[in-house]
Order: sequence, then structure tokens, then C-alpha cells
Amino acid sequence: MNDATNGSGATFSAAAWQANLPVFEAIRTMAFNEQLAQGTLPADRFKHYMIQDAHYLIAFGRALAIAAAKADDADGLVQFSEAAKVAVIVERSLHTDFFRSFGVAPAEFDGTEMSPACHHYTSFLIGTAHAEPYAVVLAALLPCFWIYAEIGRDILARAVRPNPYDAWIDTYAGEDFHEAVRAVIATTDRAAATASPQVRARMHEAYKRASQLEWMFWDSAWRLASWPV
Ligand SMILES: Cc1ncc(C[n+]2csc(CCO)c2C)c(N)n1
Repeated sequence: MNDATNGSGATFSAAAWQANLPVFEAIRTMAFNEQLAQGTLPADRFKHYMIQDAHYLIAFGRALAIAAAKADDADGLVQFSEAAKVAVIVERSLHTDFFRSFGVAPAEFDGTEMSPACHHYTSFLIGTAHAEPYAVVLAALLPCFWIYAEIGRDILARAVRPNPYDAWIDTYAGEDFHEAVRAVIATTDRAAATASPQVRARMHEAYKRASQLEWMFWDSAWRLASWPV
């Protein structure tokens, strides 16, 4: 039983993608993403998204660094420490380029705390990264990569150009990003192949929860959500 399927006949990634297709479809058809593709998304909703994403990316980088520390070989250590660095680089480009072009002043970012959805998602990722075995940590991190790659491609295919959100679309539809995503899928499948049925079940739970939290993150930006009290 040393294939990538753990004897079940399907890779973890194929099974998880299939099981969570309704969540992906719900994300793909959100008004936020449809209007982003059309270029008609109101700037205040995109600003909310960007500010929360800057918070998210730093926490995501920390979760990746914990995954790197838990890696079961040197390749995983390099892969996830590099990804942690990329998350911070993307956050810095949000700060220097996107914040400037969409008029987010440093004081506005500093004065905006994490929304409930961002807080929930980042707490889930950091908590999972600390508490769970490597394979489950990877399953929790995977939707962030994979959903963005597929949403990026989908938006690119129907985008109206030029579009105020061109730079965002190009980041996630680009081949560099897709190559990194394929590598994360492959590492997650390798970890799943030697995982016990119990750990594999926890991987599916973590993958599902992260996918749902992706939807909630976009929904929160659409609603311009903040803390109710
Ligand atoms: C809510 C939210 N989810 C996923 C991503 C995409 N993403 C963020 S960091 C990273 C990998 C960089 O190492 C990827 C793919 C995002 N930006 N915001």
C-alpha cells in the first residue's frame, strides 16, 4: 500500500476536491467574484478584502512556517519555509502597491482589526498547525492555494479587460503560482498516502473547514462585516 491513494483508489486531493465541489461552486459564483471579473466590484468591498487579506497573509505565513518545522523531510522544510516567505512578500506588495492604488492609508490599515471571518480562519489555521500532525496541517493549508488557483483561472477566463482588478487577477492566474499549487497538492498526497485512516479522516475535516472559511472570507468582504459589538 505504498501508492498515493492509501489503498482507497483515489488520491486525497482528488477525493477532497470532489467532496467539496459544492463549496467551490458557491465561491465561484459569489457576486464578489463575478463583479471582480466584470470590473464592477465596488472599491469599498475590495478594500475591505485587501485589508483583511493583509492580516490573513501574515497569519498564513506563520502557519506555513509551522508546517515547515513539522515537515517529514528536507524537501518539505524548503517547500513550506519558501511558501511562508512568499506569503509575506505578497502581503508587502498588498501594502505598497494595492493599498496605494486603492487609497488605503497606513493609518486605516493600522486602525482596522481582523474581521470575525478573518479571525476565525487564521485562528483555525494557526491552531491546526500547532496541534495536528503534518498531514492534517497540509490538508488545512491546501484550500488556500488550490481554491485561489482555480478561482484565478476561472476569473481570468471571463474577465473584462482592462479591469481595475487586473493585478489581482494576474497574480492568481499566473503559471508560477499554479506550479507552486501543484507542488503543495503533491506533498499533501504523499503525506496522505502513509497516513492512518483516522488521520486521513481528520485531513478531510480540515480541508472541508478551510474551504468553508474561504467562502466566509469573501462573504465577509462582500458584507463589509465587522464585529457586532
Ligand atoms: C483568504 C485568502 N485565501 C487564500 C489566499 C491565497 N494565498 C495566500 S498566501 C498563498 C501562498 C503564498 O505562499 C496563497 C495562495 C489569499 N490571498 N487569501
